[in-house]
Amino acid sequence: MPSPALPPSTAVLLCNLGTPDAPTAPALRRYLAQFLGDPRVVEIPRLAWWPILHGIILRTRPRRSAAKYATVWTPEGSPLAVWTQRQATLLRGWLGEAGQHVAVQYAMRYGNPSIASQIDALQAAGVQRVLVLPLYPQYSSTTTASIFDDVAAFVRRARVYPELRFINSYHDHPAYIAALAASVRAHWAREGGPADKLVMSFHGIPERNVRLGDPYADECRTTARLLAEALDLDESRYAITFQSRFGPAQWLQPYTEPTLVALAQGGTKRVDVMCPGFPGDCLETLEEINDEAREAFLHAGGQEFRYIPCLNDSPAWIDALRAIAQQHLSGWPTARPVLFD
Ligand SMILES: C=CC1=C(C)c2cc3[nH]c(cc4nc(cc5[nH]c(cc1n2)c(C)c5CCC(=O)O)C(CCC(=O)O)=C4C)c(C)c3C=C
Ligand SMILES: [Fe+2]
Ligand SMILES: [Fe+2]
Repeated sequence: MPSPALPPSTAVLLCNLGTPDAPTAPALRRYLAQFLGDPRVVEIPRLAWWPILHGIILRTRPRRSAAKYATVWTPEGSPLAVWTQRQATLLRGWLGEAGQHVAVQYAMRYGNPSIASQIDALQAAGVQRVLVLPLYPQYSSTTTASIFDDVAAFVRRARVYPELRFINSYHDHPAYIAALAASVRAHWAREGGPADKLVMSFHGIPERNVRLGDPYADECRTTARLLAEALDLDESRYAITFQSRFGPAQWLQPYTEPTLVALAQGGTKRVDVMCPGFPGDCLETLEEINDEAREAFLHAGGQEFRYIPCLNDSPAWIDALRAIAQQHLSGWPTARPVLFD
């Protein structure tokens, strides 16, 4: 029999991007300095980038970004933090029900709680193995690899580090696709059927990263195609777009907002819009898509902009996280109860 007195020896660590501690300019400055100072995110030589980042961007962007965050902030905090916490809490319950004595925690690549502080805390609680599960279904060096860097930095500093496993990508995992399909179908049921077009908007990355071999764009397109197949949508009924361009360089195209404007101008009246690459709603979905892009579409002559919320705490998504985690836990001497059964 599993003994509740024994602490779990294995943990799943959900890792997300992170978010500022408050919707204020000083908090945004700290967050953006860490985020945009990461060489995985901005691949410009430090000597050239530092004066631009510290001399220009961090003097102007924090105030503007803080105002945007203020529009989506909740009494519990930033939506990204709220959904990440909730996903960790629910996954803890589901893995428990599956009879696995596995701890679940979450950590943020930028801001708090940091990856190092959470691995430290897990080790202090007796955890010896950690499965790192990035909350990015599609692999990119800008996000997934940066989490790996941070875990590796912890290992470099540690005298004793836990056994580690790392999930790179689950962009085509059937349970993830099923969770997305269920959320679209539920939306259609609420709205009385599909709109003229389903727009799937993914976060962009610089076009150059893709040229240099980042598989992110292909993985986004595969997710979209599998989702369209699951929903029985032919190619004329959906569009794949990329949002959140940062800086003057070319990013992945087509861009989300110009596509929505072109659709409206071309006579498309009603769109369903979703962000399948974001497991939880955040600034980029709530403000950039459901606020700014909505306004642009309606202003250009569109009639209905129907936003489909991210997976958030939907049961199908928590079950997908459980399935993905369990696959990667298998064959590991995961939990003491397994040994004592
Ligand atoms: C798939 C997920 C993401 C990828 C890939 C990604 C790449 C990427 N992002 C920036 C710059 C910014 N992103 C910002 C916010 C933000 N980005 C993601 C996800 C991905 N980013 C999320 C979930 C969020 C929202 C965070 C939240 O707190 O809700 C921001 C900060 C906001 C702002 O000031 O506008 C920046 C800046 C780059 C440069 C990049 C790849 C090179
Ligand atoms: Fe981003
Ligand atoms: Fe944005």
